[in-house]
Formats: sequence, structure tokens, C-alpha cells
Amino acid sequence: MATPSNKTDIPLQRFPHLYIKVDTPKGRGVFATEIIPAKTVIEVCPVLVLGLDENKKHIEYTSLYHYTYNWPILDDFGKKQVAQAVILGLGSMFNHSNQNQNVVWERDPERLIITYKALRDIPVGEELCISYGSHLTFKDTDDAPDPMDPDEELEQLNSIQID
Ligand SMILES: C[S@@+](CC[C@H](N)C(=O)[O-])C[C@H]1O[C@@H](n2cnc3c(N)ncnc32)[C@H](O)[C@@H]1O
Repeated sequence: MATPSNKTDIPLQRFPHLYIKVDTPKGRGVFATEIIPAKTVIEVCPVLVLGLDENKKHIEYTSLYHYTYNWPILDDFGKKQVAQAVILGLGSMFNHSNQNQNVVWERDPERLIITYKALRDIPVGEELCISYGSHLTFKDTDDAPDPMDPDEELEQLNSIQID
């Protein structure tokens, strides 16, 4: 089990006026019932960092694989590696949007948390979306299909590895 290298207590925050909509084109998604002003902390989420082996041998074969974020670690030899982390709390519920990203997130590897903040004012009724980066392995429902492009029809794996 990874433990934080920074031992100071971590104040938690969550913007209270949120709900999960269960039937969006992206599955479940996070929405607000009140306007969220720019820079508001939406949530501070503790993370569970998975062992490199644990991920490769087990998690990659489970549904959790679609929820983990890349997480920088030092291995037993002090070499930089990219592990996977399960984000506890609402962090795992944010969907991806390229065009309409309205939430930014920041890792704190010393405290093993991620903080999510409003990138701009978010009106009631707009989904809260982060960016998963450029290596999507599922079909992004925000992308309008191009009927002339047969590649659009190619089936893609439904998984993410958030950068
Ligand atoms: C971290 S989960 C987000 C919560 C998820 N929607 C749920 O219902 O549990 C990531 C998964 O949500 C879906 N997803 C997220 N963003 C998407 C997008 N832009 N287009 C299509 N599916 C998306 C994909 O199935 C992806 O593997």
C-alpha cells in the first residue's frame, strides 16, 4: 500500500450541489444544480496507487482498468515509472471532453490526492468534464462521425488510460 510522503493532514472539499446523471451518452456523468464559479474546488479525492505488477497481472483484466489514471512513481531502484491509480470519490465519475472541458485536475503525488477545479464558470445543466489526454481508447461521443471516413466505423477498445 502506497503511503503519502507528506504527512500533513489533508483538508477535504466538495462542491455540494452536484448529482450523477445516469443516462448520458457517456454513461454516468457529473452535473451541477447550481452555477459553479470559475476556480471553485469541486472535489479533493484521495487516490489508491496500484503496484506495477498488480496492475499488469490483475487490474488490466477488470472493469477498474477503465477508471484508473496514470500516476508517476519511483520503483524500488529509484527509477521513474508510470503506475496506475484508482481515484476515490467523484474523481472516477468525470467523463472526458475535448471541446467542452470545464474541469481541470492536478495530482499531488506527495499527498496522494487529486484536486479538481472549475476551469471557468459552469452553468446549471452542463456536464462537468475533464480531459483524459490524447490517447483515448474508446469512441468519443463528442466527435461527430464523418460519413466519408470509413475509419470512423472501426471498433475501438472501450478503455482509458488517463495521462
Ligand atoms: C472514468 S469512467 C467515467 C464514468 C463512466 N461514464 C461511468 O458511467 O462509470 C470512464 C469511462 O466513461 C466513458 N466515457 C468517458 N468520456 C467519454 C466520452 N467523451 N465519450 C464516450 N465515452 C466516454 C468511457 O466508457 C470510459 O471508459
